[in-house]
Amino acid sequence: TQIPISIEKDCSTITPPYDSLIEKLGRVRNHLKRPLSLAEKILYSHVVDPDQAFSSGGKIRGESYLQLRPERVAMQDASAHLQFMSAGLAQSAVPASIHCDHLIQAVEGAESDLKRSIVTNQEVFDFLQSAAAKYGLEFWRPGSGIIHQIVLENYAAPGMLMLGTDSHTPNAGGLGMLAIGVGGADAVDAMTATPWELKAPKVIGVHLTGKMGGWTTPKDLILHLAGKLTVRGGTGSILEYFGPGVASQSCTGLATIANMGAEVGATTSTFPYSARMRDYLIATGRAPVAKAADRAAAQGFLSPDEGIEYDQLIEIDLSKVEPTINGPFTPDLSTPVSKFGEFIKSQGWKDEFSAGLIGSCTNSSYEDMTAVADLAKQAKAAGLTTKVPFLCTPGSEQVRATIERDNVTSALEDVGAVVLANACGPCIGQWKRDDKQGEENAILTSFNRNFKSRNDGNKLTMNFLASPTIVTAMAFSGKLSFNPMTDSISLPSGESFKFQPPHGRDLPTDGFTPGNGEFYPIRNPAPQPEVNIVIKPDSQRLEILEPFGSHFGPGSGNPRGLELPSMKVLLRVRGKCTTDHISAAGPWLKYKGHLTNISENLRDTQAINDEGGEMNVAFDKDTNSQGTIPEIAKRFKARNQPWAIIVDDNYGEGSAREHAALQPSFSIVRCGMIIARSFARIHETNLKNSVLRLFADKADTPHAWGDVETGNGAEIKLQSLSQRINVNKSDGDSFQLSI
Ligand SMILES: O=C(O)C[C@@H]([C@@H](O)C(=O)O)[N+](=O)[O-]
Ligand code: SF4
Repeated sequence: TQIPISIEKDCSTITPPYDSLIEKLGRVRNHLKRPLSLAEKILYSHVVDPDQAFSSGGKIRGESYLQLRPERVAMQDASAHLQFMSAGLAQSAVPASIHCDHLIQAVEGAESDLKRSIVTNQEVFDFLQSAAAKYGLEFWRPGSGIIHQIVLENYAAPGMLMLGTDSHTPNAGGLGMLAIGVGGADAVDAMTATPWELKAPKVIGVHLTGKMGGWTTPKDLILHLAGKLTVRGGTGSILEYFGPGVASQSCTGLATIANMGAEVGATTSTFPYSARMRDYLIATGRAPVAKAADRAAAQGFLSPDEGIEYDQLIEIDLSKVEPTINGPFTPDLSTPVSKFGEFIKSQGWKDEFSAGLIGSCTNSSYEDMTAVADLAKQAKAAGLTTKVPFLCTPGSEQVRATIERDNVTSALEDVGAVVLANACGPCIGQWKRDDKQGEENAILTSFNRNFKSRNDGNKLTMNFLASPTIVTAMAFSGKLSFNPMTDSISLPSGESFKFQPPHGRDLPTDGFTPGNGEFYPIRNPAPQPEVNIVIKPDSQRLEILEPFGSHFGPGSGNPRGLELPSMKVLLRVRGKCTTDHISAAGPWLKYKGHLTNISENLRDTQAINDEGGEMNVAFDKDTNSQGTIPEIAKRFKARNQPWAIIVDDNYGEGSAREHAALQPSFSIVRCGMIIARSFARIHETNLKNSVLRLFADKADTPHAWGDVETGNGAEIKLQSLSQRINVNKSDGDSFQLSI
């Protein structure tokens, strides 16, 4: 039954408590007598005790640790439930939702893919559904959509602070809020009303002027910004966009920009409340939230103060931003489309690509799909179909049903598109792709991440990130050098065809429709303690988390807890080491709820040993042998030998996947150490929650890399946690690292 979604939603649990937030902000201002950015207003008004937090005044940003009360939590698949269960509480302290979106494998199309994936993951989905019922959480079934599209459509609200167990939680920033990605343990802080600790982020101001024109989309803005800031440029900061260029952007366009703030390491991204946000709230059945936000905005709560001092200011004239393509293998290698052909040629790569994919949480909105359909209709009228496989993923059932009703889906299928289930799918390696395995090839996607092997398990597949409209236009040419803004495609008739710039609609003329009722959420308004959460004792998919052994405290043989054992360096990792390098997703994701089994994916780790440059190789000096990293780690564990690894900058870049942090703890004995030049924020927090981690400060960095043999087998003796690390080189020399 097609019911216009404009029927009002129950907004009681999704309207932020603006009055109390504004009152708290007043108390903050009593201490911080200076203009506040929007991000600071939202964050600081969610501090547990502003008087305690800000009475000492000071800089706050980049220095103070804030104790916060997030209003809501969203969880994807099995990511925080196992920890929440061990908290032993009857229900979550804040409204929370569970989303089944990462385990639906793309094979041939939505219907059969969904049916098959429900069967293969039934045990996990049943577990999640029972956990939702028991603890009173909202449950979004497989096929209902990608967590971040659903959060934007149903839960996000201007001025809210929420957590999500996924690195792209910041997508909800498109509605002028702070949505922060965390691991499961941090989400459980919010669900157990434990103050959630965050180091007060710095605030990077991004001043948008001018207007986007032609082929340029919000995706191009963030691809361009990623090229400027690099994958580390936003670490420890919030990106706060402001200026005349914001108002003209649609809400889902702003969400795309906020989404990929994760790719520059930003804690999150946000925008001042705008008329387009209000329109989106009303179109998605949340007029009461819009009304309340209007009132809060009138009190200055949803925009920055005048005279703000940002920690860094970036000026972007939107009229000068070109359509951009980023990749391969890193989301910050940015090339304007107009120069992409040259770039491909300069690398000696073939001027072709093997698939075009539209979707992921970054670009799967109604607006994205209608803009893509506009190009499809142009091409169809010229008798063209796509030259390469063209896979399209709607972000939610609401998007799917609305684009189907509005003949967008048929326009895509008319030119050869395969519409996939409303889920993450190929973005996270849930893509059964038999052709091209082992072959060097390129794909073009509208996704946000392009780490090696991520989409199809093939290390030789180069994923280039672009806007959905650039991906679509190029899919009709099949060439990487094709520039739809200048080039034509020759037709069989001998004529040539040139695309006109695409136009999409962010809000459907006839309103959104919620689609198939079987994908509506199970609300679970109250916990049902009698519900039994089933985890079979011999389950291969789910495993209760047990506490790790520790080298500290009672029973550890180290009562004072200060002395640390000497450790052996397992390896020194060379260069980029993302969460995908550490804990591969794809086929391994099905073991997300089972730490023992998922830890086997260390077999596939892509970490490069800096001595010798080989992938997944570690050395055991005691037996003068080498093996894979997990093999040697297990051998150290069997010998009761604590180990350390030495890694580079931005260690743990990418996802909130906390098994990437749990797994090393799982294969270490008593304690382990990761010495990094720097960590990605979420991963650092996940490590803190599971394994000891220290890192050398920049001054010592040269000692830890390059001129000192700190890799395989070096002996590390910690004087104590507060002093310096003494590293004995295998040639007898030693040096120290400060902590
Ligand atoms: O792998 C996971 O569990 C979550 C991860 C995933 O959504 C991803 O995009 O890599 N993420 O980004 O946090
Ligand atoms: S980035 Fe991909 S895998 Fe991660 S939440 Fe978004 S769609 Fe899912």
